[in-house]
Amino acid sequence: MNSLRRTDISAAMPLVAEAPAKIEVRGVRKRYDANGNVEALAGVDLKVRSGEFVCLVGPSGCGKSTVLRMIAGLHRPSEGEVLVHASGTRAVPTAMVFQSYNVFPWKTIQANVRFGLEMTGMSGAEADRRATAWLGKMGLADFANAYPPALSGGMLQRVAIARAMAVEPEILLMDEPFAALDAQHRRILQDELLTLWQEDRRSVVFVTHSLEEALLLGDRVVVMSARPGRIIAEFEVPFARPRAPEIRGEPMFAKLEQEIWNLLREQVGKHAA
Ligand SMILES: Nc1ncnc2c1ncn2[C@@H]1O[C@H](COP(=O)(O)OP(=O)(O)OP(=O)(O)O)[C@@H](O)[C@H]1O
Repeated sequence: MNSLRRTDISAAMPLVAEAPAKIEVRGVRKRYDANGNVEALAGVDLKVRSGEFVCLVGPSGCGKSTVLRMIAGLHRPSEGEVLVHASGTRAVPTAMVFQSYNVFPWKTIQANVRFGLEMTGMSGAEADRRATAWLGKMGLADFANAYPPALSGGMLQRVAIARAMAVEPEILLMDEPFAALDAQHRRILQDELLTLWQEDRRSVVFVTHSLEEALLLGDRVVVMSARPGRIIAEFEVPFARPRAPEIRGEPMFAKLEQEIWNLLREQVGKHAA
């Protein structure tokens, strides 16, 4: 098996030039003026290809969520531009899954998933059909009529994923979606996402603090510096698709995790100092 291919950011672009870009982040800087002039991003360039799963890692506060929110159109760059090349064939170009499950506690599980679909203008019958199908895929069919307080954290995050996937967005944006889960549920959901994603391979940008998660799921791992965030390296993950969760146990997996951690540790140390 190949060893990990690392590129300095100056040489990173050839890696992503082969397929059409779905997302282009160009020279993006972000300053939050409301919070004492925080310089969050100091110039970020990133391309995400169609059908590519990109994981974004970096120290706490380096601006990972900021990048994701700008791709989602929730924040605007202070400088530079973010382009999302939507085909126009889907009602929703991007859907986002957050760390906190963001479900409506007063709606049933079925109604939570249906809600996003109805927002796209879909008929009630079609929205119900789609919601039922996705709840089935996520192993939640028996909980369709339950309310969120009756579900565990792992189940609620499945609901959030079902809601995002059901609208069939071109791009899925995931912001530490499994961070609030215990280790066992986290692992189960990682494996489920791997399987689900490999069925239709939509473009994904996935923010995580877990290098294991990034290597299991990602085609590329993009490493950011301490705040103000920049991209300092990109790693191509060499494991073939479809991947099985068992790759976690391969010696190469541990080697790659260590290699990325060696780079990241310096950045995390800057904050800890
Ligand atoms: N809406 C906001 N207003 C003011 N400052 C903000 C806002 N959002 C983020 N920041 C600041 O911008 C910086 C980057 O935040 P961001 O949440 O993007 O980082 P992150 O890498 O996702 O962090 P973490 O890994 O801890 O979730 C932080 O210093 C944060 O306090």
